[in-house]
Amino acid sequence: MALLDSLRLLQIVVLLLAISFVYLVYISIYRLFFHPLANYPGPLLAKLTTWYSAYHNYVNDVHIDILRCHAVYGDFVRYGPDRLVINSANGFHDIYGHAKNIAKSKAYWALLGREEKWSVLTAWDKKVHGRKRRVIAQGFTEAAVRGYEPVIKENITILCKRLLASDGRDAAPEASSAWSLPLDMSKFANYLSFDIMTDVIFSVKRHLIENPDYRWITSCIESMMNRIGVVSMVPWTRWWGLGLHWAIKPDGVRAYLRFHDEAEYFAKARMKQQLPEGRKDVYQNLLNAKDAQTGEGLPLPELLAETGLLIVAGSDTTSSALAGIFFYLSHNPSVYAKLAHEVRTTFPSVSSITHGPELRSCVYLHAVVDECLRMCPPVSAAPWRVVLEGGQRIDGHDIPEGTEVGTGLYSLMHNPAYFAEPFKFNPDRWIETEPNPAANIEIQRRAFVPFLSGARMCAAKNLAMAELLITTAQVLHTMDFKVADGPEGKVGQGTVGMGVGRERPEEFQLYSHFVTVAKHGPILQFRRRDAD
Ligand code: HEM
Repeated sequence: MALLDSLRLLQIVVLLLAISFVYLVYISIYRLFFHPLANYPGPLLAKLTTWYSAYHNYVNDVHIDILRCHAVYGDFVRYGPDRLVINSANGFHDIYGHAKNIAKSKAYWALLGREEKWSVLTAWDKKVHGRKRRVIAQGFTEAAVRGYEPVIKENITILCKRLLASDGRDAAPEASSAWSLPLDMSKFANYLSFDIMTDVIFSVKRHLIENPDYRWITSCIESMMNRIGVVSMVPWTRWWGLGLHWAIKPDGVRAYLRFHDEAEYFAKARMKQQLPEGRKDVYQNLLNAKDAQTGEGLPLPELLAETGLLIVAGSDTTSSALAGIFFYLSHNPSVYAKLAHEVRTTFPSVSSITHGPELRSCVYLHAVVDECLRMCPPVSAAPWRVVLEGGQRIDGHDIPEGTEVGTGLYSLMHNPAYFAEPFKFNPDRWIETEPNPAANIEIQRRAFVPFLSGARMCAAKNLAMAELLITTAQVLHTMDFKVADGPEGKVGQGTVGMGVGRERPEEFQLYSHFVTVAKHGPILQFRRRDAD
């Protein structure tokens, strides 16, 4: 009897294996030869399975792989069975521009929190998005950002003191002329962005710059986002209620749960808090928002969805751009000298560095920041969209409904069709001169899209730019910096043997999944400016 049962079990297993095999053969033949995207070139594995791009998110090199694929296959690359990446400025604007027959793809489902509510970033329904965006945008207008300036500058001052520390921990005495101990600027850029974010958005101080106790949150976010990057490429693992996605990257799942407890703490603490007279933050707009139908405040699950988004979007992005600024300035002495001269002659003191005509007049500062955003975009892979019923024409191609489409931002901003010598750090490319006429800059601007464009572009561009411009100016006004001596000075740059696309010593290395992170370097030393 037992033998009969085992035989029957064996037959069932063999039958199931045979069915799976036939299905795999069928689906592979269909995807390779009969699929509507069958004629688009791309890596064989990408044509067959979504796990191809999931893998590149897992190893954090999806931005490099997209660039490599365009070099091999051209501007239109099949990057998944139903996915196309498109590397042209026209293609970009056809995908992300206003009034296109295109919506956010299911990749964003990976970002849904425990409460499974849409945030302004994940909402695919255009009306829901519009409602959320109108609320959140109030916290990021130019006037609102000007109001946050004292808080931003206070945090930068704390950073400057910490950077000058000569014993690796405490601030150096005022008149010290010694170079500080070497510090990893990927980490300190991350702490600064996080401290500014909690202060400006939630009116909460976390003091990551000074106090190591809470720094775990940065690695927690990184682990969570790495997992989200993988899950976003295989969104079907969330379907059928089986929860297959929970099996992907268990450390990322633990980080996700811990992060959500923390986000809930932030939201609840802020809800209880009364701001002092005259103080404003981003979150108050969410707390004051009323539901269009019920006239009531936003329910807690919706607030939590926005809270989680703002913590990640507000810290992880600016920090990689800042680390990039420190890398490129410390590795390009002539740019450093020219920028230091501009900042130090424009502003008589650190306190005079504010948003206004002087900051706007710093043409070279703007060029340096733009060039860093081009070289190391904080969102460097492709923000995925899906073509809706009826299809969409993209850069001359009729793309059928249901196709996921995107442009790799790192790839577009390194496309030699728009940027001469794309891997060269050259802020002058943004400044009009006889050999670099306005028409040339116009061509570059169409392909310069670190904040995206259209209805879903970054809601907080004003805040992010203020952080980048003021931090760069304030640090350069206060101190000098240089790369650390010896092998530490090479941390952050590319090296032969580091992996495909990571060989250029002059390029700052990025690690990308859903957002981009700067993991290591540059390692720098600082000293007060008045020291000789
Ligand atoms: C240099 C820094 C930053 C860059 C380059 C950047 C870039 C981007 C990009 C490319 C998107 C579109 C993402 C997508 O569709 O998948 C985006 C969306 C968004 N960003 Fe930023 N971001 C930066 C800083 C910030 C900061 C500091 C915040 C504020 C907390 C923020 C808040 C948001 C929000 C709320 C959205 C969603 C907008 C929507 O879908 O309507 N970002 N950002």
